[in-house]
Amino acid sequence: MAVQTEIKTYLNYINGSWVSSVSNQVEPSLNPANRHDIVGYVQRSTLEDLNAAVAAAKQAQASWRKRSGVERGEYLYKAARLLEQRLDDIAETMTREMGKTLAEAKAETMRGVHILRYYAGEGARKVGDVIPSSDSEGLMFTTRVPLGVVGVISPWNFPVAIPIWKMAPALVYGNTVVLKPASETAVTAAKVIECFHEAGFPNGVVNMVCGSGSVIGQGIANHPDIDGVTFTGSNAVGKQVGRAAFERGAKYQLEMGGKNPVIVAKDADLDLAVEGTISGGLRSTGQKCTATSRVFIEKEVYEPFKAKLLERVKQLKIGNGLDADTWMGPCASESQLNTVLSYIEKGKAEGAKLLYGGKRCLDGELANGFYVEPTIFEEVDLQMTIAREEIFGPVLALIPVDSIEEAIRLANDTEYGLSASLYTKNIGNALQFIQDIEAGLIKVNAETAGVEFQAPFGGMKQSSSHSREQGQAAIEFFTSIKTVFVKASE
Ligand SMILES: NC(=O)C1=CN([C@@H]2O[C@H](COP(=O)(O)OP(=O)(O)OC[C@H]3O[C@@H](n4cnc5c(N)ncnc54)[C@H](O)[C@@H]3O)[C@@H](O)[C@H]2O)C=CC1
Ligand SMILES: O=C(O)CCC(=O)C(=O)O
Repeated sequence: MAVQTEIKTYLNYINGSWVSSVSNQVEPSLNPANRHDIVGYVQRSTLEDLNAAVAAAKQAQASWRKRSGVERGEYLYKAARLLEQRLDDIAETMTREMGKTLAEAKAETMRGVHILRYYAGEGARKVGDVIPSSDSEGLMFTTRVPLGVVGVISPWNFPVAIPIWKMAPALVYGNTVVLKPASETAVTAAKVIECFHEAGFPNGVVNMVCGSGSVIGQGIANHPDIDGVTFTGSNAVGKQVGRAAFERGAKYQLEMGGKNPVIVAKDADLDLAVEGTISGGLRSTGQKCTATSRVFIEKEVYEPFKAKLLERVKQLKIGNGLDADTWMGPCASESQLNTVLSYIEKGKAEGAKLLYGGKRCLDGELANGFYVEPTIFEEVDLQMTIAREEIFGPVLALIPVDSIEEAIRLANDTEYGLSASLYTKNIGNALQFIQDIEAGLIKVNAETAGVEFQAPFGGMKQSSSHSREQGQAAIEFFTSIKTVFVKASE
């Protein structure tokens, strides 16, 4: 075990200053590749800290909203430049803190840079429409105003991209922000907020308070001075957040789980389908809300698809995400590892056939981390737990089907509706899939995971609050429309 000489403590960011929690308590953020490696200490905050952040955000809002969108955008451009300059350090921190490979962490950090630049540009774009009034002497138009103070509750699986895709539009449209990042990745979040600090945002416009979900997260949902809450995470918590916000009349936006299907048609390019299934299902150790979980394969190609998939999965190198040859890192935390292992046990107990993997990895150095083998089941009944609940781990269920119609019907037999893919060369299959699949993100001949910042993202059914994030869609959540009618007086 390496001896750590200096472990930094990361502070909350309130009203333009880095401050300790009034609790004087911190908690360690651990490296999931090696539980003995503490990435940093983060604040275990109280409601008093949250109140201070919300008060600062509320005060700052009055002047922030009065600035032009172009001016607000300039701050985002500065934050983007700083994030890009620090990309290597922030990506390495993300890998150490959350486990995804360094290549994925770098790509995600760069995605954060692009999101900041995209929303910086939004500051100069139109916010309303002129609508013909029935009164020929009247001028009728829409304009938009910010919500006020926005609370951002973010998860650990995209520690840079998700906070940024929520904060950047919030800020450019004139809101001020209080971020509560997941404790598991709060060091990475602090480094992102350092970029906002150095970009010179006025005091109180951006704030970060670290702490437990039940205190700070729930505190954001309940806070009377927080006008909008945007959340990504589990369904159970999301619904709790939504209920609390609804009760007090605040606006809320929830992005939650998925049980995302891939359908492989008998005419599919099987190599492409295998690559897409592996990448969509197992990259980031399956810890994406868009990850592939169920694979429906037309019977004619079931065996060749399965053989190719197994051959390819055997080649995947599991290890520390900082090692250049690692393809799949650990689960992000011990509790996530235990959740994944318990789903695998349920799968076996309920009668699914384990084709590959299924165990915790305990060889050599891996024993110090939270590693699990990529896992493939077949003979999966759609009523089994592993076919119904979000696992958030590298676990795939293979299900043979007689036709594309049957595949779509079974794929839709879930409470979720986030993303879905079809592999086919037949345009008729593709059109039917686009028409009938119940998902907010639909791909043909591409994997279920991976969203683009300039396009709307969100789910149907229980996967979201039916709102959309990112792209131009973000303006719908982060602003309110005012319809204005003006007429000259005699
Ligand atoms: N949709 C997605 O992208 C994500 C889905 N998940 C799902 O959630 C499962 C559990 O992961 P967790 O980290 O426990 O997710 P979670 O839903 O508990 O955490 C997400 C965020 O909510 C906060 N939070 C927790 N309890 C809260 C509460 N009572 N009120 C307000 N905020 C609260 C957390 O601190 C974190 O910042 C995963 O296995 C996965 O299925 C987790 C992370 C991301
Ligand atoms: O697939 C992606 O790029 C984003 C997934 C996502 O938003 C999530 O897992 O929370």
